[in-house]
Parts: sequence; C-alpha cells; structure tokens
Amino acid sequence: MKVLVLNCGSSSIKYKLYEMTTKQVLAQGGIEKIGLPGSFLKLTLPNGEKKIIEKDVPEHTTGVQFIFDTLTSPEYGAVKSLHEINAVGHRVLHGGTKFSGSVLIDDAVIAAVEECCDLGPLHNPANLKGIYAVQQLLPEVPQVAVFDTAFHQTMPDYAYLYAIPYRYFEKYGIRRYGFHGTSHRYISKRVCEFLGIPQEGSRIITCHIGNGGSIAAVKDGKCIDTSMGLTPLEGLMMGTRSGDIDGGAITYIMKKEGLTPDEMSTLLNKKSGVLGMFEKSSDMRELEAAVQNGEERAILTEKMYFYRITKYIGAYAAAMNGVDVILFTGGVGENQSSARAAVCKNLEYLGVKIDDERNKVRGEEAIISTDDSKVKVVVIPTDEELTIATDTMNILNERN
Ligand SMILES: Nc1ncnc2c1ncn2[C@@H]1O[C@H](COP(=O)(O)OP(=O)(O)O)[C@@H](O)[C@H]1O
Ligand SMILES: CC(=O)OP(=O)(O)O
Ligand SMILES: [Mg+2]
Repeated sequence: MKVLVLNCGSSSIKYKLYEMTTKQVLAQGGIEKIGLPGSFLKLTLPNGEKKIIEKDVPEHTTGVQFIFDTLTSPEYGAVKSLHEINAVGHRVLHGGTKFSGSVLIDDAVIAAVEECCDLGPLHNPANLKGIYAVQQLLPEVPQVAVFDTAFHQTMPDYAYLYAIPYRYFEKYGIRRYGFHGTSHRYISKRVCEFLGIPQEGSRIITCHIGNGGSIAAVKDGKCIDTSMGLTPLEGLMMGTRSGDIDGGAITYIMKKEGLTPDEMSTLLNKKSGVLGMFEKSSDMRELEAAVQNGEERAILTEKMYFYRITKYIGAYAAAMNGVDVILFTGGVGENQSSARAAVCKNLEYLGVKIDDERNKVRGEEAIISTDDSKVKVVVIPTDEELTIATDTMNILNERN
C-alpha cells in the first residue's frame, strides 16, 4: 500500500510518500512560499541530494498538483501513475474536542475541521485547502485526518481549563488543547518499546523541542498535561513564539503601541521567542554559534530558552508525583547535546544524571543518562509523518 502524507501550512506543503509494506520513503519534499514571490519545491532525492525546482505556486491546489506532477515526472518520479497512491493522510492542526483519534475524511469531518478554523486560524484553513485539492485532483482516493490535538484529549478538566469566566469555555471552547500530539503519542509509545517497559504504570515527560516546542506529561500512556494551550503559542519559549507571558503584558503593549489583536498575535507568534530576544535569527544552530562566540544577548537568550524547559519538567514531575523517563525529540532535542545537558543540569534533585559521553548522540535512539540515574533520559527521533501514514493505513484496513 502506498500512502502520501501531506502537511499543509499557510505558505508551505510538506509531503512524504511511503510504501507501507516496507515503511520505505519513496519520495519527500516540500513547497515553500506559496502565494509569495519566489515559490519553489525542494525535494530530497533517494541518494539524499536536494533539488530545488522554482515555480510560481499561487495557491494550494496548484501546489498539490505540482507535487503530483513531481511524483510522476520522468526525472524525479517515484511512481508511474498517481493511481498507485492508495490513500492520503493529512496533518490537521486543530480538532477541538471532536476528535480523540484519526478519522477517515468525509463531509461531516470536513465540516468539523471548518468549525475549528476559529481555534486554529493559522493552520486549519490551509489543512482544509490541502484536503480539497486532493478531492479535486484525485477524487477516488480516500483521505485520513490526523490531528495534532487528538492525543491530548485525555487531559483532565482541571489541567485544561483557564481560570477565566467559565462561560467562555462554554460559549467559545476557550481551553487548553495542546499540539504536536502525533509526536508525543509516537515517542511516548516508542520509548517504552525501546526500554522494554510497559506503558501502564510509566510516568514519562516528552520534550518535543523543534522550531515549535511543547512538553507533555504522559502517565500510563495517556497525556495528563501539556505546555501548549488554546493555540500553539503557550508554554515554552520557541523559535519565534513567546510561550508563557502575563496577559497583562499583552494588553499593556497593545495599548502603548496601539496594536490591533491581529498585530499583537503576529508579534507574539512570529516576532518573539528566540528571534525576539536574539534578533539575528530564530534558528538554534545560529544561536548556538553566537553563544560560542561569546555574544551576550545570545547567551541570555539561550539561558531563557533552557530554563523554561527545565521549569516545565519540574512541574510535570510534580503533576505525576515523580518521573521515570525524560525524553527529548524534535530538531533541537534530537541534535543539540548542549541543550539536553543544560536542561538536565538542575534536575539532579529528581535523581537525573546525564552521561556526557552518551549525550554526544545525534538523531538516533539512545539512553543518555548514567546507569545509576534514577530517571532514564532518552533521545527518540520523532516521526510524525510515518505515524500519520500508519494511522492512514490502519483506518483503510479497518474499512476494508
Ligand atoms: N544539528 C542541529 N543542532 C542543533 N539544532 C538543530 C540541529 N538540527 C536542527 N536544529 C534546530 O531544530 C529546529 C528545527 O526543528 P524542527 O523539529 O525541524 O522544527 P519544526 O518541525 O517545528 O519546523 C531549528 O531551531 C534548528 O536550528
Ligand atoms: C503545533 C506546532 O507548533 O507545529 P510546528 O512545530 O510544526 O510549528
Ligand atoms: Mg515540527
């Protein structure tokens, strides 16, 4: 069975085509700058080489068509005909409270995803555009939606509610939902297989630290708390997002600078975090290089970034009355050993001991704590796309 995974963002579409019997990636790439000047498709060839094809991509249907053309092109094609694709799985950001698992897309699901557009205004409309584009171009092919919010639906009410007038929860669904759920679900299960422990009875803190970042407390295989909230803005300091901030600071800045809600949202989502503090870049590799150069602002930025992660780990250890496993994933979590070491430095009181030699690992499954560490600290590379493809295959198999 061949499954195409699409992750449609507001100005990008990432894709991966899998042969599910072997879990082999047949093709992968992404379009960037949709609707902007200079749009292009970047694909990774089977030998790892990257290729850029420039093309004007004004909107998502053209983008999906461009991906289909590339998948079947004589030069870079992975399939002879699009009919070889058995199903398409989509990453959908916000499923509200309607979805606690992945679903086959039909009109009712589309209507429910549309209803969640208010809650995920930056992502859900783009996710829907991707679904419509496939409906239009490959009408016979079944599509599956895999929600970022689904895994977090097991959070108890006292963890997901905000302490604002209750009627806003009832009227607008204002509550914490959590994101990166596909990643937290995959890594929290995978780490138990890797360590040979049952999910039942385990207390795991999963740290997904990429450009966007979130942490989850996973007890008995179920999420009981996570750092992102109504939108993917709450919680950790991220590449361009502020993470936790006093609501009072938000209203103060809006008044002082005369900002509209949309302008304030852009400031907090796109101009804050590492970018806002460091100013030169939102990328952790560039921040790390500047730290190595001794740049003061970079050093401060990095301290803030690591400190927030440590604080959340402490909070979630308290939420679960202890922790057995701390897990790092995402671009930073998988690759940056200095980040893992810094975050764990103040966790000695929990019995965390990092083995510096083991911590040199990059992008592969490994235990990085010492043998006598009370808490196992582990790196597990996440694979959101393969998880989406697997859900898609399972749903199709159930249907047949
Ligand atoms: N080898 C590396 N060392 C340190 N940081 C890295 C490395 N590779 C990627 N990163 C960082 O990971 C982040 C991107 O993570 P990723 O999980 O790909 O993000 P997203 O999926 O949210 O776009 C960037 O800040 C990048 O600098
Ligand atoms: C929810 C979120 O932050 O997603 P990403 O990491 O892909 O930006
Ligand atoms: Mg990501």
